[in-house]
Amino acid sequence: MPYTASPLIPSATADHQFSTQNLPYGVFSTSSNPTQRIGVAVGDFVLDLTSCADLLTQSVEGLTAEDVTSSNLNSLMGKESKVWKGLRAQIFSLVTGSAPGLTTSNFVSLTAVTMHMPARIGDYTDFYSSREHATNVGTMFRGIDNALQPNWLHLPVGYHGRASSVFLDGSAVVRPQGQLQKNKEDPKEGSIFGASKLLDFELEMAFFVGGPANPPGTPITMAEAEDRIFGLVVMNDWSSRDVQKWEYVPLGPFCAKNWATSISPWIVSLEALEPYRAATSAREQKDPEPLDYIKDPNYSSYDIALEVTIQGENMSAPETVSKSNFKNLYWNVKQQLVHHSITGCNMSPGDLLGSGTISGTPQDSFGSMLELCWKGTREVKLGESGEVRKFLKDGDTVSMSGVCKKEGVGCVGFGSVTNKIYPAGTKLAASGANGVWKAA
Ligand SMILES: O=C(O)/C=C/C(=O)CC(=O)CC(=O)O
Ligand SMILES: [Ca+2]
Ligand SMILES: [Mg+2]
Repeated sequence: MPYTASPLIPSATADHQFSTQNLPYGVFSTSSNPTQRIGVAVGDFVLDLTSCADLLTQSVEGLTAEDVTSSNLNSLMGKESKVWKGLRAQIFSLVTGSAPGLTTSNFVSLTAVTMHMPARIGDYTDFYSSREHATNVGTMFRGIDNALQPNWLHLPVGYHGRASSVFLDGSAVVRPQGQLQKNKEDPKEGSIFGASKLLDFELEMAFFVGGPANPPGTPITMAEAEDRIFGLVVMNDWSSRDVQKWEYVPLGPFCAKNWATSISPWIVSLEALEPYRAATSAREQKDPEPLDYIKDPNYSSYDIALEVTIQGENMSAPETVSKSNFKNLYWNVKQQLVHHSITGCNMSPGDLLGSGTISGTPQDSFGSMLELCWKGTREVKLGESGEVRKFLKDGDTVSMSGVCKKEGVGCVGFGSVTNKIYPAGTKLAASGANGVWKAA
């Protein structure tokens, strides 16, 4: 099918990250109207769903005014997937002009919007689904012989994270302090208190759970999984490696990862990503075959190019430190969701499930500084800036972006998640309204 342009929004060309193939949801406000409301990005503009709520609810079965006029996406996320699909189809028709009713007054310029947290996140879980990342971290923490634990190829390993410290693109991030092992070589010497020195990013994506919650005791099946995934964002799972090293045995990450996780503001649906469905880098899961409940008969992922940049305070431009791809995950989003609920865990609309760090095989596709600097044994060059890093410095701005591009298909971009690191002890303003904290 040829690309369908928008007569109303000529900037929404096939190669714009917000082409008419994308239609991602976000929550925004403007200085002239500070009400937080739901929008859909189209080219250089945002379609204000509140401004056309009647048009939408009249034509989409099951859609209520609350779903499109709330200050977050939870109500819409909680609807059956056929309602989100109906809404996407109707927005596509309106934006591309095959259905009448919209004028340019329904849109605001992207440059005029302030983005807000897209949803109230009830629970946040983070997986560990890149075989390359798990092997690299395992080798560094436990040695090459114990790199991949015996369970890893049988289930998507994960841990329960902390929803209250999921922040948005643009938020300040303060270097954490905590307990650190006193002697690097000998844990028996105990700990000291201090600012984390081994501050790291983790290149991840995450998905928002959608659909009515399954009751406790009723797992989500593989056949149902795509109807319970509302859409994806790019995510940075900020990590303190020295805190992690001392605390993680035997229960896994705790304080090392409870202080900041940041996400990009636009949620991209699986329907937008469908033309980008691709084999995973692993191609198949044969050795071992997953148990039946977690076997995906359509085992695949999405071809999403991911990039991480760092800009130090004295640098004039950001420099790329990693290029990876969402295809690099061994366990896909369906398998993560199905496994999370197999015990009967009730998954609620607005829950956020992180993919785990997305590393590929080549060194320049590693998704964390821990791997890029191989626990401090090599320096990572920041382009031609003359600067090098092992772990992150105060004042560094870390940015992650994701984009899908293919000839003949509209581009699907995620925008980016960009955050600056402030020194330990920096006071942030009293309210991090909408997930964006600023230095006081
Ligand atoms: O103990 C380990 O092997 C490492 C655990 C993590 O770093 C947890 C994590 O955030 C996983 C990930 O992002 O892939
Ligand atoms: Ca992580
Ligand atoms: Mg985190």
